[in-house]
Amino acid sequence: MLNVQNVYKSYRKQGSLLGKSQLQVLSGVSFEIQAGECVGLIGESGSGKSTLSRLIMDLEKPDEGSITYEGKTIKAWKKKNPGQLSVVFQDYTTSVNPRFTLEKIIAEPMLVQNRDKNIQTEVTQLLERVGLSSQLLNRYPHELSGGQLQRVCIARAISTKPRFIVLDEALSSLDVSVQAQILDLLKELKNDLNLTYLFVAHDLQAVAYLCDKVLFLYQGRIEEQIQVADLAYTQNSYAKQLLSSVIAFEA
Ligand SMILES: Nc1ncnc2c1ncn2[C@@H]1O[C@H](COP(=O)(O)OP(=O)(O)OP(=O)(O)O)[C@@H](O)[C@H]1O
Repeated sequence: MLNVQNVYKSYRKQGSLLGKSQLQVLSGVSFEIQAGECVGLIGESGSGKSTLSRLIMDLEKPDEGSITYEGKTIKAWKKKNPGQLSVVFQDYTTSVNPRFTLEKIIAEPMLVQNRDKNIQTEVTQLLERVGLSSQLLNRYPHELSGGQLQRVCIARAISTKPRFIVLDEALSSLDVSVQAQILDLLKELKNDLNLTYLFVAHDLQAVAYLCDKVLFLYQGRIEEQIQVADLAYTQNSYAKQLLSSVIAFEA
């Protein structure tokens, strides 16, 4: 479904004279995600994860290389498949309008798609789908817990009936117990709605729980791509280091 081929991205270094000094963030990144697959993208802070997800969402352009969905450029694919690419961000508080009720937050993408039939019924069903009561429809974001608000963001992300969702550190700001609940919700939605996920995360345990495959991004390069089932056999030192820290923590 998604094909990332030899992608390079750099930014101008802050304070550099005339923009001549570049920070190379991504260097020859290539991978594929098949329809229905869940792929985890893991890497330390500054390794380029958010940059890569912005490129995949078409929020920025690569310097070199190509990103295609089903063989089409992102722009052409989105035009042909409106609403089918969605994103859930880490920062659920700033990704919703604080002056909108939940009903309006969830309805907004559907209104953009000109779906005006029974929107209230659809919003109620979406709220229930993510495990929230329809009694919350008229609440405002500040009247919800972090976990509830991230569920609202997930409801909004699935409201346009997407096929591909980028989960950009979607669990990172939540308490561990709430993270587990949201992981279960994401797993359930993936199976029920036949979704494809790119799950950007710091947490190898969460990736191992949700994903089929893991990409290890290290200093802008994919160091290793491995099936979750084969994680224990990885030869890659960065992957081994992450794995041993999880095992040490569990022991
Ligand atoms: N718009 C930008 N302009 C200049 N530098 C940038 C820009 N966006 C990102 N960078 C730099 O690119 C590098 C990679 O950043 P990125 O946010 O992609 O990393 P990340 O792996 O997502 O990190 P984190 O896990 O902390 O969110 C960092 O050094 C960052 O400072």
